Amino acid sequence: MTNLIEIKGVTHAYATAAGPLPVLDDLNVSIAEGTFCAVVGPSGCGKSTLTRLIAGLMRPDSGEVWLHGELVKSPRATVGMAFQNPVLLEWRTILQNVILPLEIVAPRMPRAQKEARARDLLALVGLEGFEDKRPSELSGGMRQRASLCRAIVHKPEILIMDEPFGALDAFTREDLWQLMHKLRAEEPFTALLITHDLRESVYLADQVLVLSGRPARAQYRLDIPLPGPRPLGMLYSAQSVEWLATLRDQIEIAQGRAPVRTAAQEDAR
Ligand SMILES: Nc1ncnc2c1ncn2[C@@H]1O[C@H](COP(=O)(O)OP(=O)(O)OP(=O)(O)O)[C@@H](O)[C@H]1O
Repeated sequence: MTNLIEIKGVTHAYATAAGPLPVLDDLNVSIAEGTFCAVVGPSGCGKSTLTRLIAGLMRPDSGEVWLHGELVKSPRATVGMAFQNPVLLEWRTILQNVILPLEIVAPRMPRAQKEARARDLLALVGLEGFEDKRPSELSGGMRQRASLCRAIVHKPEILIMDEPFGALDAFTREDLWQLMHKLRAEEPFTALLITHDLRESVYLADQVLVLSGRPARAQYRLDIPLPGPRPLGMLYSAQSVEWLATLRDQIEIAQGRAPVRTAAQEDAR
């Protein structure tokens, strides 16, 4: 498998009134084409900064980001993005919102073809019949479904999601997790998911990257070698519990603390 994303020695600091704030430190990450990679780490360690660098919205102070063998130097229209806040445009219908990336990436595509593609995706995520509604007429979960359609309508080379399910209630979130597997089965894509939810990372990802505390480095990588759509019940298997404990320990280590299991053993003594 070829590597779709290559992050090579990326170091970045923000200029702040108090001086430079180092955020990423010699970060090296490779993500193979077709992989669903989840990125977890302590709050404020630089996860969103990483997404901005991959999308070409920022250039790193040093190091390089490569996408499909091309050095990323400017914003790339071929990246699909979804955020915690779906940011749908209220003056457009749901269908018009989903079509938006096609208007930018494929302006010559006939209107009917754009609409057919958007309608197919909306049907796939259970939003058939809502094409002509305005965003404010939909629930938060429905808006996020529409936002995911918009993020993949132009078949992006990578789908970047920054805590897309963070604002949803637990059950809606689990529905959308299952939807992600369905979308992936129908429309294979490479994905980078930023999340604070370790269960979400284990349920969705093929590999989970743990970033260290700021300035972030790649601290740990967990591979989850399970094929295809996964039943929600997999989260209760002994293997998943072990994966979750491993990730939780890594988050503690990233914050300079003892792994939770070590701390629990000490408490029991
Ligand atoms: N434009 C900016 N200018 C200055 N500092 C910034 C800027 N953007 C982010 N930061 C700071 O850089 C650090 C990393 O921010 P970033 O949003 O990448 O972290 P994160 O891991 O995504 O955070 P969280 O987990 O809380 O969402 C934070 O301390 C943040 O305050």
